[in-house]
Amino acid sequence: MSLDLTDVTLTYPDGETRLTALDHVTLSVAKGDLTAVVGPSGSGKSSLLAVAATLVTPETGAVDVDGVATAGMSRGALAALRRRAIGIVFQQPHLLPSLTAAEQLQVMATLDGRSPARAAGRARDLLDAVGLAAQAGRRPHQLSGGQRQRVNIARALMNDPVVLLVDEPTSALDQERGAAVVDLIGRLTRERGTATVLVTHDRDHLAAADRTVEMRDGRLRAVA
Ligand SMILES: Nc1ncnc2c1ncn2[C@@H]1O[C@H](COP(=O)(O)OP(=O)(O)OP(=O)(O)O)[C@@H](O)[C@H]1O
Repeated sequence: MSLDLTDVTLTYPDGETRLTALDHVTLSVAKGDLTAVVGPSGSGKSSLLAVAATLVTPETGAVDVDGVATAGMSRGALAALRRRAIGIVFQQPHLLPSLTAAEQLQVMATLDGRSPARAAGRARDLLDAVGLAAQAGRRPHQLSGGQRQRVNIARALMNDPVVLLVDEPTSALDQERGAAVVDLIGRLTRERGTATVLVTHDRDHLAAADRTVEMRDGRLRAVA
């Protein structure tokens, strides 16, 4: 599939012993599918995303992205794979204060060596897809929290990733805006064919997901 974690284990040092953050976790996500990950604080959800993003290397197990086995890859090769194949939406948008919404997106593609004209076209298309065509020229302080999160999502799609990883996108939003953001992620997942993993505390937003899994003490289980 587009994202495959197989029997992944990750531990952190914890005094004299080690704390198991991911305990033999297996998860596969297909193109166009939205998998929601729920679970209590400290259960390992962020660790799961960090491993899926290839930002952290697990001690055992395999992480395959877009059919590419990441084990043993150099840091440079991993960074190139991340740029090409993985979009990450962090909890806080981290937009650059001096750039307009369109420029926040264009910077991504320009960093990747694409032509500015193509980048501008793609940024317009994506801002339109997240309902912000009319706000393309606004800077972050001229946008609402929900709009900033939409820019964040559009930016993560700029390089047309195969895998989209989303960490608690609704934590800074009220219920209604949070639900709209999760619905948007569901729609973009289907329209753009990404394999999407969405970490959320909020079980009210799970209707947009194709499947929900739960983390407990580093173990993953399906939710009926
Ligand atoms: N860098 C680290 N060093 C040591 N322990 C860590 C580190 N990062 C996370 N942990 C521990 O690993 C476990 C899993 O943490 P993780 O952040 O993945 O949980 P989480 O489910 O995302 O939590 P939350 O919902 O609160 O963000 C926790 O017990 C946490 O304290």
